[in-house]
Amino acid sequence: MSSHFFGESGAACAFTGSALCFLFLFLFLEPLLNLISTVSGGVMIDGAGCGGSSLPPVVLVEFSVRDLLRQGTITGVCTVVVIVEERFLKTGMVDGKVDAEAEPSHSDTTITPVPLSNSESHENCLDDNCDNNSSGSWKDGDGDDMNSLGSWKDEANGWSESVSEASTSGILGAAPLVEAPSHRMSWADMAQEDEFEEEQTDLNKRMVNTSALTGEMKISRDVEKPKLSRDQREYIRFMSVKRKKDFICLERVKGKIVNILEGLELHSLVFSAVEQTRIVNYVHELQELGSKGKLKGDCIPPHIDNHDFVRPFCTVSFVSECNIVFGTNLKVVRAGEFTGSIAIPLPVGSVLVLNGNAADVSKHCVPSVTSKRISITFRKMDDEKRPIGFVPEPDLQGIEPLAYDMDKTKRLKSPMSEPYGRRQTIGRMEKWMLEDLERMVPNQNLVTQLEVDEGLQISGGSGDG
Ligand SMILES: O=C(O)CCC(=O)C(=O)O
Ligand SMILES: [Fe+2]
Repeated sequence: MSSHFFGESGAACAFTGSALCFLFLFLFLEPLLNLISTVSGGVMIDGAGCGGSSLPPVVLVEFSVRDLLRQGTITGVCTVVVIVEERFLKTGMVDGKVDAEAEPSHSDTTITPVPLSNSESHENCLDDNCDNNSSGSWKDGDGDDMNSLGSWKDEANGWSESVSEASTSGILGAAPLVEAPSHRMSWADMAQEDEFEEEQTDLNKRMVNTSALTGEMKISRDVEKPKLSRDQREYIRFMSVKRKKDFICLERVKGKIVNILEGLELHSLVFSAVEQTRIVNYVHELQELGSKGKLKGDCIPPHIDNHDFVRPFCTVSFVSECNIVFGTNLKVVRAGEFTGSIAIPLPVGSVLVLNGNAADVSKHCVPSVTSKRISITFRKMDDEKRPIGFVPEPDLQGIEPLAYDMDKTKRLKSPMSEPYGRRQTIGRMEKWMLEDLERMVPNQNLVTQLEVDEGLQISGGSGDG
């Protein structure tokens, strides 16, 4: 059985392995940010999806989600708030239990090509071997193969009614130059605070150790490390995200050779370990709350996401790495086993953006996984498809993309070598940040951080794309 949660504003999540699913709204893509509105989410459990059969939806949980994430073009700056409506929890309708206590695998974030069981597989699939599709069958493939996940219309009951507000998050819009004391902290913010505190604790420990060894009070140079503001740390995070946008897998679609992965983006290192832990723990908390039954999710069957949701949408991965398989003609080999044209590993903490052909021409699926995995898919519902009477969440109005400009920040890769020339070309926010960073962060650190961003494309096994 696989599970899918999806919501009015297009948050859906699928838990594979043995886990519960639920949904969030993802607010991260610039084109989406202006469109973001309230999320009412639903949990749908599908019965036998992994066998490739139909997906009878059952709404188990109704919840509202605010800004789960907001990122420029995915920055690692995110805000997560999930509100699960109490009445559902109380009635035990949240039905997600991890019954196999599989240890999460330790994922390796290295991207490597993954062999497909029935076809030659490489991350960028360029030859005709990829063309296992007869002639444009993506629209008329067998019905089972065309499961469309995330359709609110499939829901057994409406779930657009508002829910009580359990939590709100700070709108991160353009990050403020000065942190307002009243700023409400998001999960991501807190996570970053945690990380920073951990860092500080480590530094202090180091200092104490030194003292113990030498027997003298000695102030380590480390502890003089200046404190970066949240904005600065977020900016560094943004710059550290690896992005791969050049996936290629050619298939013949309606007689034409088409790159079915056009529009696909994989953003890795988006979520820090602390953020992942927080989100995953929260999932587990919800599971506990609703652990009345068993929910074994182990795969996502082949589908194209419903067009009631605008493109792009994205899915984030937690706990363990797995492959997502793309192809216009995905085959169900047996329950939970699918084959297609290309398998792309999804590192933990990564965000996969589906757009263009990758979202609309190619199907995708996640074959059964052996380790517990949690994925959360964020979708924004087309305004015109909203249920009548839908009231957008006020908190989600007026959200702005981050001020960071990827094109411009790329120029920051070696800020120490040409700081001033480069600075003139960057935006106001980046400029002050860079100035501060240059002043505060040891050169080595900054260069190291920024150089991470230089390889914007994740290695596909044969080098950076
Ligand atoms: O689990 C994933 O990464 C993909 C999920 C998915 O395709 C969906 O929710 O529509
Ligand atoms: Fe999907």
